[in-house]
Amino acid sequence: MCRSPLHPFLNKLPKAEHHVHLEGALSVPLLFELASRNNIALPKDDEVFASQETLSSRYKRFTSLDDFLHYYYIGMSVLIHPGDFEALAWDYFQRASADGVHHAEVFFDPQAHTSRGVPYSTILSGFNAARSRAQTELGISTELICCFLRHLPVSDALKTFDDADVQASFADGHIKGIGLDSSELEYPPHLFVELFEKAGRQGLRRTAHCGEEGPASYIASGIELLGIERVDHGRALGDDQDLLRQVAASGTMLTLCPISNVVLKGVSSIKDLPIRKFLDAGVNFSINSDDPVYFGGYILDNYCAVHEAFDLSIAEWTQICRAGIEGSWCGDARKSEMLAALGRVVDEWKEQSV
Ligand SMILES: Nc1ncnc2[nH]cnc12
Ligand SMILES: [Zn+2]
Repeated sequence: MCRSPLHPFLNKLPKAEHHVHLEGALSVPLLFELASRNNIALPKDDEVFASQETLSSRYKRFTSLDDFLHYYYIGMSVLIHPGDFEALAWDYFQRASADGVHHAEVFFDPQAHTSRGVPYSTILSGFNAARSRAQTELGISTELICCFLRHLPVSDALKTFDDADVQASFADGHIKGIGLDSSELEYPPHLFVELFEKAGRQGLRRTAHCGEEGPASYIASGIELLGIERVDHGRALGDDQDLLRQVAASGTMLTLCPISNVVLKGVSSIKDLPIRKFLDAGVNFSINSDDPVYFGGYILDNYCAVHEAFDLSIAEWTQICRAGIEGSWCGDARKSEMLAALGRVVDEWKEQSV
């Protein structure tokens, strides 16, 4: 919670979250509970896993994206059964709802599970059970985005994409689109052209992590070569004025994750993010949590951190929320509902502030 008088307004804003890795919402207590229940041995030679306290305190000292990913992949190794994936996603949906999320488009990393022998159908049935509950019990609409790991061979991504169960989940509409994540710098977008072309031909929406640790040129090649409609992170766009103007003109949305960028040492403080530049140039962006448990902040924490750093106006927050709703991959009817909710929140805030 921030100290700003705007905090209740930020809380009530009807949010759309577009950049959250469900595996990054695995709480430390659930991680230890599942490790014990599923008989998964956490690394004995790493004293970080000695207790929930030592693991939690390690999360506050990440030195880079790869340092974080090391713990992220070990953490998710406790997920085995459909109920494990359901519990993970349900934890996130409840927390997101409390933060004012109306619509969530969530990432997951199938290769990190199938490579351990967990069937794709197990992952999907767990997540879909939580999504149904989120819709009926919390009124949150959700979409799944299937992410491919860039540190693995491209052939592995293509094989996963072509798997019969994965194809079936595309065909039956359970998966809205594909994404690209994991270590960025050594694995530029052009390596994944074939994968993204296949996805495009099948009518899947496309996004990719670009410009998180990589340069602005990765954002340009993500857009030009992979045909992405959104840019996950896109922080480095602030370094290239021409590209920034192009992105603003095209309306391509960035899914910014401010706290993540600070925790993973991409910037030293939120104030160093080019958010003012993006607003002034008319670049569309949403504000998101990325891996909320690992980085110590859900979506509202990210809104608050941005507000504390940039002291945005009501009009600017309204514009950020509107861009997030309009850039969502849900249907027009759902977007209209959220835009109406946004209008009500803004009107109520203005009335009670006069
Ligand atoms: N911030 C991040 N960047 C790249 N890959 C990720 N996977 C989970 N979180 C990630
Ligand atoms: Zn991410």
